[in-house]
Amino acid sequence: MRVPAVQVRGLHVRLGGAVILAGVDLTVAPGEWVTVIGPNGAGKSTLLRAVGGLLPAPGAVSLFGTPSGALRRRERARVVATVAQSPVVPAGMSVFDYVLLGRTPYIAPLGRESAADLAVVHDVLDRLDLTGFHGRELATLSGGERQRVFLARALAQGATLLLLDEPTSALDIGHQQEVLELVDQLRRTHGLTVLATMHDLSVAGEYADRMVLLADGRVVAAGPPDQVLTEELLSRHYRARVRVVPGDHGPLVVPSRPGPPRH
Ligand SMILES: Nc1ncnc2c1ncn2[C@@H]1O[C@H](COP(=O)(O)OP(=O)(O)OP(=O)(O)O)[C@@H](O)[C@H]1O
Repeated sequence: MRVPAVQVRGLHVRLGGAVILAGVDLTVAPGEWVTVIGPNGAGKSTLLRAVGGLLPAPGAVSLFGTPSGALRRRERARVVATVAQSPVVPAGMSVFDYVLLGRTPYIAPLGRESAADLAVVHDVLDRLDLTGFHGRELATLSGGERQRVFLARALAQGATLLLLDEPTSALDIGHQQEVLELVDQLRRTHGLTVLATMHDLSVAGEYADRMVLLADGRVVAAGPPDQVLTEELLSRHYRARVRVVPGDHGPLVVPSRPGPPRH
């Protein structure tokens, strides 16, 4: 078997005195798209933060066969790029300069960006439909425009592993598809590996090769979308009434209000 892109073994995380992750195992193969789902507070962001090296996880996480703790900051940044749920936005920074920050791991300390770095930034902005936003201050963008800029910075980083925490939560349905199609296309053309979290279960199932259902800091189900997106599992762990119907690219999860149908 090939060396996994991500290997998590027995990950325990305690924060503020509470157990947040209680022995999580997870493997993501190179080129695979795995999406972690689960109710609010299940521990999805915490898991991604631990995989991305933003939380200490001694001995529990390996990236492409190297223990995460052994990677230096610049080395890690060339391997893994994270799009967090609400990244800190530097005050007064333009869209172009923010996306250019993604090239930091390739620029020598005290050095300047190269023409190739600038070309990468232009290309990514173009692909994400952000060409008209170059000079705009980040703080003046709408939530959806800003979310595309966060993704642009991660793509400019050129890492092989992309960690996406709710990457499309602020996007309209058109931009949601555009962004996810772009990520999937990069996955196929550049061998990108994707580990994501998503609340839109139908969309999650359309793009993921495998899904992991997290509840109360534990993995309660894992497998292809049709094995995880079942009415039984979703009603048990989300306390939601849903119908699961077949779709073209995976099961579609439709909320179903209790009571007789309205005519
Ligand atoms: N620094 C912290 N101190 C204490 N508790 C924390 C800390 N960070 C996160 N938590 C708690 O850990 C739990 C898991 O949080 P996490 O953000 O990983 O959940 P999530 O599954 O991503 O949720 P959501 O779907 O709402 O984004 C939550 O109950 C949260 O309040």
